[in-house]
Amino acid sequence: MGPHLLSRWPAWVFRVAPGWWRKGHSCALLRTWCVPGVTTGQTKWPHSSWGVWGTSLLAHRGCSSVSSRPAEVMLTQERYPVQRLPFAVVSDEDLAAFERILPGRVITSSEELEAVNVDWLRTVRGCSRVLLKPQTTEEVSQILRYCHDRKLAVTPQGGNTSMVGGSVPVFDEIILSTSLLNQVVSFHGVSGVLVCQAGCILEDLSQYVEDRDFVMPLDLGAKGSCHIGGNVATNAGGLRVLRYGSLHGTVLGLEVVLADGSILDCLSSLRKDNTGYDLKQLFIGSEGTLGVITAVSILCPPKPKAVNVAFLGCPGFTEVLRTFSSCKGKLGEVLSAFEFMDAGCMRLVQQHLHLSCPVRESPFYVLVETSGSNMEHDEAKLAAFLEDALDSGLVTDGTVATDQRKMKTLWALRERITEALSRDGYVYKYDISLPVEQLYDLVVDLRARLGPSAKTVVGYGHLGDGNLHLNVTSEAFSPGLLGALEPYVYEWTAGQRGSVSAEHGLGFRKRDVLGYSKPPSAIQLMRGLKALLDPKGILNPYKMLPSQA
Ligand SMILES: O=C(O)CC[C@@H](O)C(=O)O
Ligand SMILES: [Zn+2]
Repeated sequence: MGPHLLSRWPAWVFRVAPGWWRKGHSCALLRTWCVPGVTTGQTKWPHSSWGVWGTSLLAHRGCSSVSSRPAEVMLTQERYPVQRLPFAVVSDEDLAAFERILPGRVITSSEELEAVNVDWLRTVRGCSRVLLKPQTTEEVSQILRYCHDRKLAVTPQGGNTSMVGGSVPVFDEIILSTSLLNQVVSFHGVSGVLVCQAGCILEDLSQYVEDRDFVMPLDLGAKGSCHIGGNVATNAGGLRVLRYGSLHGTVLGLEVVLADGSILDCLSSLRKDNTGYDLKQLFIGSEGTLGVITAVSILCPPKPKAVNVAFLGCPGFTEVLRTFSSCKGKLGEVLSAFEFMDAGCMRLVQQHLHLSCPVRESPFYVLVETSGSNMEHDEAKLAAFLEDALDSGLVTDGTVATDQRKMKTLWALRERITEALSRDGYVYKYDISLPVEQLYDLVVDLRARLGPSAKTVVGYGHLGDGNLHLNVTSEAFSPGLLGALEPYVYEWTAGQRGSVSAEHGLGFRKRDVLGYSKPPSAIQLMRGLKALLDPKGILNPYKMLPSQA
């Protein structure tokens, strides 16, 4: 963007011009940014200081080994109609056997168990009495072989950042943590192939490959806590799908321990391999129900040399869509993210996180990121796009950053919406894929349907991927509000041939809605695969597949 453009636009339009910070003209401009309360910290889920809500003190039916404390999250078996399947119960002999396999890494203390029995959203709670922390694939194999023989149920757990209660036990399943499987195995500086154990934290991997001039092909708000194995097991989407595609494309190989303890070594680093069925694909998105992922081989793209982030205000959703079309046309290959949020989201991050809105108040906001290899070239493209967007009224206000810290500040407005929602009350979350033209209709429709019974109804998400995050809050969990939301939201989505889970998976809380997006024949085939790979059903039971009547 040249000075001619800056002088053409009113002062409030672009408070920050690309390159200005780099060129050292930042002082006065910076002051418009560094208002009190703006934070640049990364979101790390789970956040220990988040509140506790929707709770009541209940007896621990059949869960006497976990201590009861005030304001506990309601036990899953109390809140939901779910029956324990006939698995064995962990005995003292079992604990002794685990101790022989994992000396000093068999955890039974109630304090540690409390944290791993509850999901980070604090909506589901199991009552496992043991947490196992293997360090090697061989140890995972020995544990599963033992559990398989004894018919003991196992819940694999990574960073425990699931949005759908997928990573905590429903009853007393053994928790198998990947937290000590945290080593990088290899990285190839030419191909960009990273091989690592499943428990590596995404943010640590990002740092590791960035130090070598590459980036991870995925990025999500939970990066500070989530494990790569959990990302792959849930086929996590996030902020870079638009640019690098899903994990089905970027994961090159997996090592998986099957339910009976056998090790499946598909840890290939090849880009092309058409020898037989591509078995690794089965485990990507299988939510720990078919095997435990112990290592991942993933293709990392080169680190972009030039990154710009624009945060723009749009007067309506039609303009958001037209801005997206214009972006694709004008930014082409450098467009790396197109995220949107509504005014309700902005209010939430302002109110609960004290973040500042960097542009004039608008009904919608979009975050556009470009990632390329030539700053001058990218800035010219971005300037042409922005000029056109302003001239045609698609965008009414905006700000652009190229400096790392300022870009993070802009990204925080979008990435920290989840955190702000969690501070607003009990959250009803829907993660939906829809034709992009219809993406916001459901939000409008629900606001009218729910009226004052909901505290907040907001829509945001990965517009570039056709992925809406519809979130509703109330002061406390309300069965009445839930009844107004479900199955309405799912029926509405199915009516558009959308998906009831775009990127968060089904876990425990959404497993019974699979039928809204998949036909009975597909669900039957899924059950067949589960029976083939895990005939005793010990791996992450009560998750993903619908309960059988
Ligand atoms: O909290 C949500 O609903 C979405 C979380 C995450 O997928 C995001 O894109 O921020
Ligand atoms: Zn998302």
